[in-house]
Amino acid sequence: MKRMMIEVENLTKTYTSGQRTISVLNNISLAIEEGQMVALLGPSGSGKTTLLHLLGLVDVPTSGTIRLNSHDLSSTSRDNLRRNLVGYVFQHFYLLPQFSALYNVCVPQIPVKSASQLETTAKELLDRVGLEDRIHHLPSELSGGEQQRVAIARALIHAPKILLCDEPTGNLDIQTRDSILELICELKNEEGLTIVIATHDPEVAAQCDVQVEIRNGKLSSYSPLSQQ
Ligand SMILES: Nc1ncnc2c1ncn2[C@@H]1O[C@H](COP(=O)(O)OP(=O)(O)OP(=O)(O)O)[C@@H](O)[C@H]1O
Repeated sequence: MKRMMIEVENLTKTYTSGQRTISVLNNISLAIEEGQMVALLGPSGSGKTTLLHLLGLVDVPTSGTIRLNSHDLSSTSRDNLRRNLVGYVFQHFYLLPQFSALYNVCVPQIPVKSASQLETTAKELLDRVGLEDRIHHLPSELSGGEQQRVAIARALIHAPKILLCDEPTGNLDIQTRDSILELICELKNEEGLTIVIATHDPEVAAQCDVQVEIRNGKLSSYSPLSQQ
């Protein structure tokens, strides 16, 4: 039996803005096996990024529990788990504009490892994502698809077990989308990563093992084929 990599129980997230309270996630439960690739769908504003932030330990839930790789977050250091277990690909790449692709990939681990140790791993990762001849380019000298590849390499610098991708193909043309999707599928098949992808794209969802949708704060299963 496969082990569970992500377990979420009765998760609730409420934002307070001035006098207003916005209930975004309402009692969500979800279990994702190790090595599974899950599409997270839902209309704009439904809470996909919010849920990814909670799974990535970037934000804390209002109530409910999250277990990653069988670690109960209440008893383990969140920072430690985030640093070791989770890689995050942000919606708008968030590369540092003044630094090369190579340095951008190293950045998250600079406080932890020496530059020479990181450079070797970062070069291997840039090679892995097909950018071996772009390592000294600045983000402004890269195409959108290449910037996304750098962002994926950066998310892998600490060899995470879980990869969370927020709209990884949202700003890309169809061909570039397909190549990024192929890369993400390779990471699942060859490295055994557990992957959650927030997406609006039924084609991306169709490549995933499981599809779930957030609607009105609740999670339900979803069939991408019925939407085409
Ligand atoms: N820090 C915050 N404070 C108050 N409200 C917030 C905050 N962050 C998100 N929200 C609200 O929570 C809801 C869910 O936002 P979220 O970004 O998770 O949606 P999403 O499904 O990822 O949207 P999109 O597909 O457009 O990226 C939105 O109504 C948003 O306005």
